[in-house]
This record gives sequence, structure tokens and C-alpha cells, in this order.
Amino acid sequence: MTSVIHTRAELAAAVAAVPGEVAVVMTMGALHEGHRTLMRTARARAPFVLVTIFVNPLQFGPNEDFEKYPRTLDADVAACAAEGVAVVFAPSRDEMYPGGAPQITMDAGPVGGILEGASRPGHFAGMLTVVQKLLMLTRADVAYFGEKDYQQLALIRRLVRDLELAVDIVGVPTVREPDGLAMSSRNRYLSPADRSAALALSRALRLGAASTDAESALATATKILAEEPAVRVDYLALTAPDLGPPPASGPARLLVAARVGGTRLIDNVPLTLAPSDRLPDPRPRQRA
Ligand SMILES: Nc1ncnc2c1ncn2[C@@H]1O[C@H](COP(=O)(O)OP(=O)(O)OP(=O)(O)O)[C@@H](O)[C@H]1O
Ligand SMILES: CC(C)(CO)[C@@H](O)C(=O)[O-]
Ligand code: BAL
Repeated sequence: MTSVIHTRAELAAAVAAVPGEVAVVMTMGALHEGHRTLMRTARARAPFVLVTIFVNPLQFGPNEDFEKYPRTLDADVAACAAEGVAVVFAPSRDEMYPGGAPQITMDAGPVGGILEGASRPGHFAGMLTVVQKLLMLTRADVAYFGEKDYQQLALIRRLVRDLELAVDIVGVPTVREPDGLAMSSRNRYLSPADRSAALALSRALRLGAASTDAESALATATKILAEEPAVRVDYLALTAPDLGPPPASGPARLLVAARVGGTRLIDNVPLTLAPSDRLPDPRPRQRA
């Protein structure tokens, strides 16, 4: 039986009663199979899984989709129940931010200012602030985040490391639709034509990542994205796994963000670069 609670007092009581580990999955709701995979992964480790559902105003820019973000609590609770989640914490804005916006917030540091951070100023500071609050309020021993939001996951790992937080962060690979589209709550904004155009993102990453050479990985992905006029690329970047400059060889990450119609989508994949004869260029590689 999944209990649904809305206040921090109820949350404190619920977690105080847990004899073992508290495993947390943080979400903004409009749950899909990606979220459910996080819950299932959490359930495999801990019997007590807590899902938070909160559309955090702090991480949305003034012209972003905070107001229209899908809010589907009943269906979300049903999905959590089907995954054996013990508690859903769905606070109001006042419950999370009593007294209004916080005066003390997180600084997302240099990695918070590139890629998504460059396009969404303040987004990662707002995200890290609510994640830090939710880690404290839930007393999480372990928290699960998706690789779909790769830079978010990297920053949360950095938060935990830099501030000595006593929580395990587990990353979960991106769950995709059968045709390759990364699952995302924002996919429901896409018209059928936009959805079809949006497949260029995963196709570009997949075919780009098939190359073991940095230049051709970027060139292949760039070409595929350029073939789809409805896709307006924000960035296409090849980085190290920690989002630093790409290595001369070994594990790397290919990331993309683009607008399709009025919807901004992101995606990323791992790839492995083979050693090349050329000297590596130490600058991050990015094409817009
Ligand atoms: N396709 C996916 N595969 C794995 N994890 C995912 C996927 N989509 C979202 N998640 C993870 O679920 C958690 C909650 O994400 P969120 O509620 O923002 O969903 P979302 O689908 O990413 O929404 P949005 O479309 O608003 O970006 C995050 O850790 C996120 O990375
Ligand atoms: C981690 C998170 C729940 C914080 O609001 C959000 O950024 C998300 O859903 O990925
Ligand atoms: N899915 C990451 C949260 C956001 O886009 O605001």
C-alpha cells in the first residue's frame, strides 16, 4: 500500500519509522517508464522506496514551461503503487519553500555554467537547491537519478562529493521508446510531426557514437541533425564522462540539446574513442 503525503511533518514521521535504508527517487511527476525503471532499480536494493513529486519553481527560467508542466498526480500515484513504492511525497510550493524563495541557495560551479547551464541560467542552482533540501528532508541513504539528465547527475555527484553528504548516488541508464526517443515527460508536448522529427536526436547520437574518432563522431551527428529542418540544435558536444574536455582516447560522452517545435529536448550517449595519431585538441568540442 502506497501512502501519499504532502507535509514535511508527515515525511519526518514516515522516514523515522523505517528500520533499514531509505531509497529516494526524485521527480517532477508526469511519470513514465524511465521513472519507473528508477523505482524498480531502487526496489531491488531497498524495501523502502520513497518517490518525491515536486515541480520546482526555482529551476525554471522566466520563459520556461513551469506553468504548463504536466501535473498528473493520480496517475503518478498509481504508477508508484504498481512499482511497490512505500511513500509518495508531493509537497506544495509553500511546504517546500515556507516563507517564499530561499535566500541561501546552491552555486552550481563551473560545470553548472556550460551546456544546459549556458542555455538555462540559474537552472542548476535551483535544481541543486531542491535536491539538497529533499536529501535532507527524506534522510535518503541512496538516491537514484537518470543518465538522460546527464549534466544534472554529474552535478549531483559533485554536490555530494564537495559537501561531504552521506548519501549514495546511483545513475540509471536512459530508458528509450522502441524507436530510440529518450523517454521524457516533455515528450507529451510533441505533435506527431514533431515527435517524428525528434527522432533525429537519438539517431544522431547513436550513429555518431558508432565512430571511435572524435571528429567523425561530431561530423556524423551534425550531418544527421542538419537533415531535419524541424530540429533547431542548441548544442552538440563531445566531452569527457565528467563533462570536461574530451580525452584523446577512452570513455567519452556525446550530448545534444535541441528545440523541436516549442519543445526543448536533451539526450546523450556514452562512446569510446580510439587512440589517434594526431595530438588531442585540449579544448571542449562543441558544435551549435
Ligand atoms: N528516459 C529516462 N531514463 C532514465 N531516467 C530518466 C528518464 N527520464 C527521466 N529520468 C529521470 O527521472 C528523474 C526525474 O526526472 P523528471 O521528472 O524531470 O522527468 P523527465 O522525463 O526528465 O522530465 P522532463 O521532460 O521535464 O525533463 C531524473 O533523475 C531523470 O533523469
Ligand atoms: C531532480 C529533480 C527532481 C529536481 O527538481 C528534477 O531536476 C528532475 O526531475 O530531474
Ligand atoms: N528533467 C530535468 C529537470 C528540468 O528539465 O527542469
